[in-house]
Amino acid sequence: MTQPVIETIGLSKVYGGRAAVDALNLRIGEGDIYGFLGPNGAGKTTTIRMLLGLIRPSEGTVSILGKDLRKHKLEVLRQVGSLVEYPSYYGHLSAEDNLEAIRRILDVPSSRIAEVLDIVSLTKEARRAVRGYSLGMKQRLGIAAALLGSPRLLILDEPTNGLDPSGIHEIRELIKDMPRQRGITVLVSSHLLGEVEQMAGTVGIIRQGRMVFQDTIDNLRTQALQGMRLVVSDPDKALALAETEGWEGTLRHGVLLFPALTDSDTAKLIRMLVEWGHDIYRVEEQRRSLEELFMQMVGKDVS
Ligand SMILES: Nc1ncnc2c1ncn2[C@@H]1O[C@H](COP(=O)(O)OP(=O)(O)OP(=O)(O)O)[C@@H](O)[C@H]1O
Repeated sequence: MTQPVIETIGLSKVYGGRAAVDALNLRIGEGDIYGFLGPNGAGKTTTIRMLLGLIRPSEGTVSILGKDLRKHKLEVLRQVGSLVEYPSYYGHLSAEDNLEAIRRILDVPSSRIAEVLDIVSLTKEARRAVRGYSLGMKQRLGIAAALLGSPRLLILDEPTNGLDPSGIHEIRELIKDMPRQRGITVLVSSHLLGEVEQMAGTVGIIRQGRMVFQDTIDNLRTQALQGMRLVVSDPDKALALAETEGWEGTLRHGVLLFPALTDSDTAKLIRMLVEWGHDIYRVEEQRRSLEELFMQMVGKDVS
């Protein structure tokens, strides 16, 4: 893996003797969209606040773009755009004027305002007072503000919270374009796997402040694989044959069940059955839904 854009080692935050974040080793690669997941209270916002230097870790280190955050705070944070909880605006001012106020602080060229409004598709609404904006438009304006300083890393804390499905879709499409079109790495937190599943390349799942899974979304999908179901012409004989060849299977309601097999093992098993004269009617993967797997990882029952 190339140098990570974010790397934390043993990152912890203790409040009143209780660890809100507990020895977190977060690793986010360049150009990735990292879905940071966990139920309410798992410690996502606390982690993000530490990544942005808003609160001090009780223990551990944060390195962003190869630099220690504590030692190079200003230099590092100049390259990071963020949206944490609901952004606050001057409601009576337009989007343009709100962005102008931030632009002056960041000291970036005026032309940046039109650019970021275009990225978040708010050009047409740019002169309207922000108090008349929908929640989705406000969130997009928040992302525009986060982009003003041309960051290399964007950190978004639950940007789709409270949005309707079309608002969620808009934000998702916006985020998806960030690495591809603008070379920006994104960390996006959510308490719903379904919201980040379609855009994240990597997911980090936390539960009670601890990382319980951190890997690619493809590897998460592999974990959801439970086994293989085979419907064949003579299941009893087919199972007996498979067992003599060392496969461990079971028979339930006339369907053969095998544990999760690799592609080559699946091919071998089927070839053997066919060679022995069995007709194969169906080969199906048995999977838990990703949501089920996620709920299990974060310790919630699926009802
Ligand atoms: N300033 C604080 N003082 C004391 N406890 C805190 C403080 N901030 C957070 N906590 C506690 O730390 C834990 C993690 O909270 P955090 O807000 O980071 O979770 P989260 O995953 O972001 O959840 P949510 O989605 O609800 O924002 C919670 O138990 C919370 O009550």
